[in-house]
Amino acid sequence: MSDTYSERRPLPAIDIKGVSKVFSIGGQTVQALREVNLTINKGEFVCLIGASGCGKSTLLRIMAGFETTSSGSANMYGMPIDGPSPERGMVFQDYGLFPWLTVKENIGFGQRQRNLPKAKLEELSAYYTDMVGLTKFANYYPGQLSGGMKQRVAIARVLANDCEVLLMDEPFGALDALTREKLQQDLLEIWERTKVTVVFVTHAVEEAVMLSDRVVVMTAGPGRIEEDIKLDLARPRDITAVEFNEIRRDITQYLTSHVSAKVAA
Ligand SMILES: Nc1ncnc2c1ncn2[C@@H]1O[C@H](COP(=O)(O)OP(=O)(O)OP(=O)(O)O)[C@@H](O)[C@H]1O
Repeated sequence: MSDTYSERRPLPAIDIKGVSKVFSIGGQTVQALREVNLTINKGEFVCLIGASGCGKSTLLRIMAGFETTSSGSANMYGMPIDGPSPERGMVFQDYGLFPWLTVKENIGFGQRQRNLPKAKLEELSAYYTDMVGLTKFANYYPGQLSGGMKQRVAIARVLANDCEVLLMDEPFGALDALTREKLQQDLLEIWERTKVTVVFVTHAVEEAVMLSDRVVVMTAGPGRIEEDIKLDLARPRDITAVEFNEIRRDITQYLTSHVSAKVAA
């Protein structure tokens, strides 16, 4: 992790202020976000949850610098987010790996582009390959890996590239239940080890309660933040615990009540 950022610690890692986003396609406009305010502190694990189309991905893409805002501001440690940067690494559901590169080459890709000396690059790639438990597969190509292994490579690749804020867009959505649970646990271990800040988009309430410090509930039409719930649950979390299920039920109620309110309106 870069030392520069620790000097900026009092500032929020990500600060979204009054952000609206309007898309225009073929003369039609869609308001994807309206007046969204959200502060994410260094080292926090925050999940964004909400019905399809409520603007979760748009908000994440604004944090990544892939989209601009129509109004309002998006800052990282007080500096405007004005484009993509390795400091904000994005992990997608479909992995986005380079099929012609091996596991360790994929993981070292960003640093190789930045001309890190060869010996350092080898060391760094080996370190992150090991962090995600893929040392034995370092010379495999993505086509020879399972979905869960590919997603580990994707996570290691952004971390190896000096990522400060890990932005994850339904990263485990395409995985079977067992692999998903294992990757959730692995991600939590990596988060605890690296202290990286995580913003994680999901549709799954259980996943949000298992992972996050805060669950931010969004609603559609146009997309906005409806609830920002701090989870006071000890880690490691137990999905069979009463408190876990109370929170899960509350969040499910927030989600369903907003959908029903819209249907009734
Ligand atoms: N590039 C774009 N051009 C036009 N409209 C867009 C674009 N990206 C998103 N939208 C619209 O903005 C709204 C929010 O989309 P977004 O993908 O952010 O929602 P989401 O909550 O992530 O949905 P899902 O859970 O289905 O992925 C939707 O109405 C969508 O059609």
